[in-house]
Amino acid sequence: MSADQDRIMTALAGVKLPDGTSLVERDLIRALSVREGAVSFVIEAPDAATAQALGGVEAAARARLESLPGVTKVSIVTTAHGPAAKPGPAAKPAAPAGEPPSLKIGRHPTPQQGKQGVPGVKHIIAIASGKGGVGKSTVSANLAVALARQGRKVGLLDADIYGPSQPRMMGINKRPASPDGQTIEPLHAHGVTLMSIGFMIPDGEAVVWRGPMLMGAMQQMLGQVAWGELDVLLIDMPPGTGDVQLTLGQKTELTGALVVSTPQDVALIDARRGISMFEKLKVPVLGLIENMSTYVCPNCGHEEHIFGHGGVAAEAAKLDVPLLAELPLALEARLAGDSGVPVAATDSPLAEPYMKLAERLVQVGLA
Ligand SMILES: Nc1ncnc2c1ncn2[C@@H]1O[C@H](COP(=O)(O)OP(=O)(O)OP(=O)(O)O)[C@@H](O)[C@H]1O
Repeated sequence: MSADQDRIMTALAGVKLPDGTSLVERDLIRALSVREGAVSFVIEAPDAATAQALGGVEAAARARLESLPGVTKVSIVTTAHGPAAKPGPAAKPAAPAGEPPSLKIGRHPTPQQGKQGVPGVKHIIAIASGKGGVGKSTVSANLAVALARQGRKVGLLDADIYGPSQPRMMGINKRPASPDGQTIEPLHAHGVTLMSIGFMIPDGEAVVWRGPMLMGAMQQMLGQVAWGELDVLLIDMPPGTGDVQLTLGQKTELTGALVVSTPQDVALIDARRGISMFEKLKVPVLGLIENMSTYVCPNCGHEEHIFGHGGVAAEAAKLDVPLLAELPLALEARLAGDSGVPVAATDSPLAEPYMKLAERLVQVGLA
């Protein structure tokens, strides 16, 4: 959302409905556009009766916006997306004040001033990659488990909207409960408090949200989930430098980002883009993690650098950030991920580099 749109939403949040809530609180504003002083948007009411009852609110919203400096024109259309209510006294009134927020993930964002943290959460670390498929989700799951094994209170938010893989990797996939109808209870697996967009959308269904909807979904995943007291919340980001990254970087108090890359040039080029985005968003890059560093043949012990060698270390030196881990390519790691028990939760030697990475983060006070 642009600064102009933020300003309009803040003003609209001050226009009260008869029940004391606002159009913003009730998430009724759609298609907000601000262009050279001309503001237009749709008030989307749940049904025709509510739309009718909002006539006065539309006029109040118009007056409020027209009084803002720089606003030259205001166009508002009020529509109803539900069926028309039956006439007479049975017509549905506006929902009462204090209506619980929607538990359906994916809504328009509410206005927010500056970056916000998550209450009770000491550190929020984004795990990012430029390129897809380099092992960001694998690293997130294993690092979360390794930190939990060291006694830290760890949360893992799977924000990979386009391909949530934590339900499979952490071996749990059910719809989270909401006993109070307001907050969403996260799930728990391998000692980690877990929330994934994958828990909220039917299997195989694509998420086709645009910027503002993604922003709303991220707000909900951070603010509406009962994360509780956490030493660290890891966020498994989608690959690349899209809306989710921008939203989180601009709206969330991130402690920093860990960037995962393979040693391959194409992955590194994309990783550099990701790093540059975090720099622009003033999110510290805490370090790089090289995944699929080397492959050791389980039969003969021969070591092969399938994706090249030394690229991530060189990049880290160039950027003056630490190379925090070099993780081998191993069939066991892939099988563990697919089976829902991350290798860091096992006694395999492959858990060791994750335990070391976790220790390092704890030592420097990041987790
Ligand atoms: N070190 C490794 N050794 C073996 N397989 C690995 C390793 N790291 C990741 N994989 C496998 O590679 C595949 C992609 O990994 P993962 O899903 O973690 O990547 P990603 O960067 O999160 O991908 P996406 O872009 O889809 O979010 C998975 O099947 C995973 O099990």
